[in-house]
Amino acid sequence: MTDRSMPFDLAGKRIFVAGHRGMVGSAVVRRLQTEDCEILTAGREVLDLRDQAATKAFFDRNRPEVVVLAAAKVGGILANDTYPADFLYDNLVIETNVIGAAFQAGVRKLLFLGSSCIYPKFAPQPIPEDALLTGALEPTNEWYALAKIAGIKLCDAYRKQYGADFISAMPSNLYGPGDNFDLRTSHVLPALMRKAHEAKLAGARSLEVWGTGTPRREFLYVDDLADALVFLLKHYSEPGHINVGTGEDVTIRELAELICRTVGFEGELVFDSSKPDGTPRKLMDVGKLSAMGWRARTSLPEGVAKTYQAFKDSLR
Ligand SMILES: NC(=O)C1=CN([C@@H]2O[C@H](COP(=O)(O)OP(=O)(O)OC[C@H]3O[C@@H](n4cnc5c(N)ncnc54)[C@H](OP(=O)(O)O)[C@@H]3O)[C@@H](O)[C@H]2O)C=CC1
Ligand SMILES: C[C@H]1O[C@H](OP(=O)(O)OP(=O)(O)OC[C@H]2O[C@@H](n3cnc4c(=O)[nH]c(N)nc43)[C@H](O)[C@@H]2O)[C@@H](O)[C@@H](O)C1=O
Repeated sequence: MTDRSMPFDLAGKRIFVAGHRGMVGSAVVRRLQTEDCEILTAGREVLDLRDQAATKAFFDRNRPEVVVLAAAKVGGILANDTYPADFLYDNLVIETNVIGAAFQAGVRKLLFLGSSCIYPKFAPQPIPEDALLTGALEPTNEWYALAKIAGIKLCDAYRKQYGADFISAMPSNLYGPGDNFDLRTSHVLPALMRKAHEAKLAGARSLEVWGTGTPRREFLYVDDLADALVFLLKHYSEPGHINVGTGEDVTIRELAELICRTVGFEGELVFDSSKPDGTPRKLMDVGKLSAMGWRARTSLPEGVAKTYQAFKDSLR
């Protein structure tokens, strides 16, 4: 029987990082490589996590002791709005398959990743954890948000019914090396970085920014997230999710200006208000995590500079 008042010891544990080639999963693998543990991975070509029987067989065969669930159908505002069925179905199925198989295989600790979009569109700011399910969701991503809420509740249900040590972390908007730079499916930060880079190379005079530029977003550098997730694996063992962010946000216009300065693009910003703004603001209250002793270390300018370097390296 695990004593939950003591930190959970990762030493010697076999840890399955689901989604290890994604932006978050690869950062978690980098961070876990500094711990004395065994990392287990399986690419989608060998294990499609939407396949329940294959997922169960993988757990039975490999017997991980810890799971970080960083596999999901992920995308920016337009992708979420365009493919609602995929975002709802894939995420529900991946979560139920992985969390259910982990329980059946006796996994000792599982960390599920949600997102700040689980909160109501007009939640109080900064958003405390208990704002969940207190109001209507943002329509552009309600499908993905509903799946993420189901994942949190499934972890809580296994804890309540069976005492499983399954926890959930809610990150703010993330960015960093390994991000998706496809303009149709990406989030705002990599999209604007790529647009600014290409506009600079082309000598363009302007750069298109979707929406009005007034929405506010909180951006967390992915290696800081990975550090927080390892901290939570060791120290968090409670029902209910926990917010992970920086506690600071910027407008999309401010983000675009920062990216243009970093890239060296000096043209003007043109706002396309036919594109959706989405949630007006989603700054999370990170008081619970701060009180436990964790905080983000990478400032937004520093993280954007590192991400731009990684983006340029990926083009070589
Ligand atoms: N990016 C962000 O801003 C935020 C992300 N999050 C959460 O963090 C987690 C990771 O996101 P992120 O790293 O950005 O996303 P990515 O798209 O970069 O990575 C997702 C990973 O999941 C894998 N995957 C997806 N579907 C399947 C499947 N059916 N079977 C097996 N593997 C699959 C992908 O594999 P493949 O490479 O083969 O496609 C990929 O490795 C998600 O839970 C997301 O909701 C939360 C808040 C913000
Ligand atoms: C992480 C989070 O990510 C998503 O929510 P989002 O924060 O609204 O997503 P986003 O990063 O795509 O946009 C943020 C803001 O930026 C504006 N914007 C400007 N110009 C571009 C642009 O070129 N591309 C994009 N994608 N957005 C742009 C855009 O119009 C919006 O106002 C959800 O999928 C949700 O499910 C989720 O979890």
